[in-house]
Amino acid sequence: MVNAMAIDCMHSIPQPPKESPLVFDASVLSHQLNLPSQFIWPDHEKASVHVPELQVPFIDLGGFLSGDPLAAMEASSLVGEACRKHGFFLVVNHGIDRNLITDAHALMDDFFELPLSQKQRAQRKTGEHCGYASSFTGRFSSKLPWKETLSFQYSAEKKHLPNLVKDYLCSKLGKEFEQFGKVYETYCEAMSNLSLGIMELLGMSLGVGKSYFREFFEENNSIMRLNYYPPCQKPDLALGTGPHCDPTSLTILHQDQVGGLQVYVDDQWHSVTPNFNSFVVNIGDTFMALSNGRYKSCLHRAVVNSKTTRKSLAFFLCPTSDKLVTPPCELVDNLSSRLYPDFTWSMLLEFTQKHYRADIRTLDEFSKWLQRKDDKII
Ligand SMILES: C=C1C[C@]23C[C@@]1(O)CC[C@H]2[C@]1(C)CCC[C@@](C)(C(=O)O)[C@H]1[C@@H]3C(=O)O
Ligand SMILES: O=C(O)CCC(=O)C(=O)O
Ligand SMILES: [Fe+2]
Repeated sequence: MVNAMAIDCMHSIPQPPKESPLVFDASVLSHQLNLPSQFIWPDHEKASVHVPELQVPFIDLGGFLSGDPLAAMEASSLVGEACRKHGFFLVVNHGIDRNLITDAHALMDDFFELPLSQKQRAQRKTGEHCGYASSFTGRFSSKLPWKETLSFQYSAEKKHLPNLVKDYLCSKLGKEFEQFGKVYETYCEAMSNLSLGIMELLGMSLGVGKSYFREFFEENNSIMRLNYYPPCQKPDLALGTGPHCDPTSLTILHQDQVGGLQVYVDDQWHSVTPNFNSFVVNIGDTFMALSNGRYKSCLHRAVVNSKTTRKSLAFFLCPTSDKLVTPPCELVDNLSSRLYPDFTWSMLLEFTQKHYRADIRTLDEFSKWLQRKDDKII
């Protein structure tokens, strides 16, 4: 009886209002002068806008794609040089239809300009890597990225579902997104084919032959991500995408004309100037492991600005989930023994979605995590 009264009294005491959950609604936040503290990055990671430009080669794929062996040799040697140095390069004459790129950008605007509640029909669930995310408010509690993303899977497996992208987007967003889905299905297929061409150049430059990595990734299970960075009134305090190395194998990025991608080379940040005709390509951690550390997966980030929304389209090439990531024997000898353990992409993906937020140390932390798991089993 006494207890019941006590409980009753407690209920009659007015409780302070529960803190409302943080929501990243760009239509509100992009005008706000005071950023919620969760978006403020620590001093040593804060953005600097005035940085030198990255000296990165424009690699002309025209000759290689039309079957000229000399042009292929030339392109592969440039690719090799960039990958030994920092892992970033630009490709031009890549054969991707410019109307497809324009459509992909235009449709991004249509999607991200929808009211938040409509975009949330595709809300990404905890532990999953696909769907819509407005920042990562429910996922992380600090150093939140100033961005919205829409991610989905693309499959080039033999048994693949030819309409995976379209069906996924329509199932989440409704039948009226059929055209939207078709465009991104076509875009992903084009990116997958371009990646396989680049894999030939990587194989040639590493001395394992042009087919080795092409065949390795022929059946890929990749990720497409649309990055939308709204204006931010305090761009020096926030970051669009925090400093990280891509855990994936190869990234093909198309950025709009605004600029914001920065790469950390020779102990400083460098910008990568936008160019409509080129794609930015970079090696990810999985390829660094496949090449036994010969090719670099390099630290990069995206900064934001106070005036203009920025967009980028990132295609992340990934192996099929259970394919063993192990370097070819040509890249393992007495002088350079194995740098990373064998793993599968599904393990590394799980690590980044459930155990570790991808950053500069992902591959090393993942290797240690695998080791600890193995130790437990023994
Ligand atoms: C497998 C992945 C994890 C992230 C997306 C990606 O497909 C490749 C890059 C990763 C990411 C962009 C690296 C920076 C941190 C991150 C959380 C982000 O800001 O988006 C990363 C992605 C993720 O959703 O875990
Ligand atoms: O938007 C950009 O320029 C870079 C984004 C990025 O690094 C990523 O999505 O992994
Ligand atoms: Fe990245």
